Amino acid sequence: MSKLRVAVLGAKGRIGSAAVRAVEAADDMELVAALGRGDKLETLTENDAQVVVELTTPGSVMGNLDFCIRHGIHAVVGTTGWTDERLAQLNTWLSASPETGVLIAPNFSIGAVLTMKFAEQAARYFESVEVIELHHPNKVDAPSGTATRTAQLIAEARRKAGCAPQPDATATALDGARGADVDGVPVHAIRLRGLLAHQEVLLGGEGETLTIRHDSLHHSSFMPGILLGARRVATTPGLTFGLEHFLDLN
Ligand SMILES: NC(=O)c1ccc[n+]([C@@H]2O[C@H](COP(=O)([O-])OP(=O)(O)OC[C@H]3O[C@@H](n4cnc5c(N)ncnc54)[C@H](O)[C@@H]3O)[C@@H](O)[C@H]2O)c1
Ligand SMILES: O=C(O)C1=N[C@H](C(=O)O)CCC1
Repeated sequence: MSKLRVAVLGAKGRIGSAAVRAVEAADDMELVAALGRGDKLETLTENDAQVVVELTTPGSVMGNLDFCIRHGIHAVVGTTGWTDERLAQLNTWLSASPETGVLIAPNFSIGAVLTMKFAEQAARYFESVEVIELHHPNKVDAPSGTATRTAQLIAEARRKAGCAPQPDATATALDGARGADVDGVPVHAIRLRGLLAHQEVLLGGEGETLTIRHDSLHHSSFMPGILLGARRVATTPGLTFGLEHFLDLN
């Protein structure tokens, strides 16, 4: 059987360089391009890339996806910075290339995907819920894409269940002291040397708390999800948001 022709964008970055090694080590894949900032995107078409793994920056990702979708190259995207406007733009591009698939995964690690799922399930049973994400200090965005998605899923679950707003009597606060408000869920971002990617979801009810915590200790935690995404995205046209859609998680 012919191997899947995969290219990595952001190939010299922290996660991109790990993805390059993972694709090279996968028996069913061939690494056909490994591009960094300033490299020509035409290299992708010249090398017949079927799937691009996009691990760059929020400032670069849209231009890269525009090129990929216009050329019918499927994309697995780990880069953060997703807004409703960006997703709408992506859907417009995809509607002009209906056979192309794009997977955006706020987090490729199975534990982080499960954290989001468990938090979504638990959200309606507790009065209070806050998210704390903890990352290495070289991370350029805050809050993390994972924390933003987690908070959105929590908020949606609470809205559907008709939950009341969270109790919070704060009358005066230093700017930032209560974190960022993501759909009514406070999200706190820690940046600390020594960390990689971690998240806690704290839920509180009468006389009890529940803490759901996940730790990515190494970039290897993201690789099985990236490879799974690359294998599945070519047969999943349109936009898929979240790796959970490629996992059997019911
Ligand atoms: N979804 C996940 O599971 C997951 C996991 C880790 C990191 N991330 C995200 O991936 C992104 C990259 O993270 P990182 O820690 O590797 O950052 P990084 O800064 O180490 O790497 C980004 C790389 O992209 C390169 N780059 C920038 N613009 C480019 C372009 N137009 N074409 C090609 N390369 C370009 C940069 O030069 C850099 O080498 C961030 O958005 C981060 O949040 C996602
Ligand atoms: O290291 C990063 O940067 C990470 N980014 C993603 C996010 O913002 O959620 C996933 C975790 C690691």
